[in-house]
Amino acid sequence: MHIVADENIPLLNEFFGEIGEITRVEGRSMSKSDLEGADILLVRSVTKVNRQLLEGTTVRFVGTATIGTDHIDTDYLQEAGIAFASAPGCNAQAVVDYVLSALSVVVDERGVQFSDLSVGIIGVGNVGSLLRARLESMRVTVLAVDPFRDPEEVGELVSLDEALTADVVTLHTPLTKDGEHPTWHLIDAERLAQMKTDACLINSGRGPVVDNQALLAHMRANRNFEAILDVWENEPEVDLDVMHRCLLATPHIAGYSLDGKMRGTEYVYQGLCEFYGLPIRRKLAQFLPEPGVKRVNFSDQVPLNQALRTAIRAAYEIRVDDGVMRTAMKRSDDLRATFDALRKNYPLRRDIPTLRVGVPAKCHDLQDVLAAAGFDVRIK
Ligand SMILES: NC(=O)c1ccc[n+]([C@@H]2O[C@H](COP(=O)([O-])OP(=O)(O)OC[C@H]3O[C@@H](n4cnc5c(N)ncnc54)[C@H](O)[C@@H]3O)[C@@H](O)[C@H]2O)c1
Ligand SMILES: O=C(O)[C@H](O)[C@H](O)COP(=O)(O)O
Repeated sequence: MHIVADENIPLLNEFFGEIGEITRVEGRSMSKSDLEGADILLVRSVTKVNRQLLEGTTVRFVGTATIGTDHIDTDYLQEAGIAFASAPGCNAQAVVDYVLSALSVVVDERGVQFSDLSVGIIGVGNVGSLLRARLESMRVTVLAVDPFRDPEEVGELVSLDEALTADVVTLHTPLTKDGEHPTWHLIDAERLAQMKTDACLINSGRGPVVDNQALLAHMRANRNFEAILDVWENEPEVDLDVMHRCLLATPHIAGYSLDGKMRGTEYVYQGLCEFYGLPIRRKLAQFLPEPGVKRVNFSDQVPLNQALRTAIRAAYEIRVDDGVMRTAMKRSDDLRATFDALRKNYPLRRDIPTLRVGVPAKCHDLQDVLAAAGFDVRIK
């Protein structure tokens, strides 16, 4: 079989080498001519997979190593009889780590504790529900919204109006343009005006869920309003005015832990094996390396909030990604290329549960809160 794959999918050889011959191509510029003789197409979020790309090709299976599927025309795939697999939940832990690191900066900056914050979670799927569980066990007040979910399954839900009154509002919906509750520009000028004037908006879902020009106008009019953006309208063309005004800005890397990226490959491999009736011979655990940072130890002198911030940032320090992006974009004479290069060359990062945290036996509260945040707590 002939497999055409985005060059930025990790472990291509390890997972698919036995199944077929692999041709690696640049994802954003992929075109029909790259698919000559291909049976299988493996993509990331930057390739638009639709009739224009696939009509007249021999592709029979499409896999995307991502959670989001807004770049895939699934109606066309169905019409054309092409099988499809995505990677639901593959990097949900990484996105949760991103939001926790972002919140650690917000609590520092405001001089408050995590438990002083209320957080509105918009979209309670794989990411939103894991985030909710983490935050609630960290004693943060959560106001969750999801018109498609049953509170019996995902816990108490409130209206969007109510969630927008939270100190922090974080977006975890897919990007949708039709249906009963489309998310394109869900957060527009009107919704921004409903939020507290000193609220913080975090978007690590998809860029166009927030009307970026409305956000810019809102930030100009309300100096205390904060935004933390990982995803942008018109990516990879970032509006620098929006970026400069953000409290934190990152280049669509919220889900880019090594664990999350590799898991995306594994899930697509499993989908492909199922479609072709092949045995599943490869497992992610065979390829994940030992974490670079293995353990952080706390004494019984450390205040709980400080331990939480320190542990979160030992696992993932969002301020480094923010600094690298601002510096690179400021110096850039080609914003699109710079944005993509930041993503392609993203440094190694591991999920929070890979980090062991040593806590004295008598510090029960600290043990509970760190375990709730997802750390591998060890009594020392
Ligand atoms: N920045 C990143 O690196 C990154 C990484 C992973 C995922 N994402 C994005 O995050 C999105 C969410 O991921 P997920 O794994 O939780 O997806 P998911 O499909 O498991 O959950 C999405 C939830 O949003 C809900 N929803 C849909 N429309 C809504 C609306 N109008 N209002 C409120 N809720 C609504 C759905 O019912 C669902 O429960 C993905 O679709 C993807 O676009 C971004
Ligand atoms: O949807 C997802 O899984 C994420 O947005 C993913 O991390 C995007 O990464 P990309 O496919 O653009 O490399």
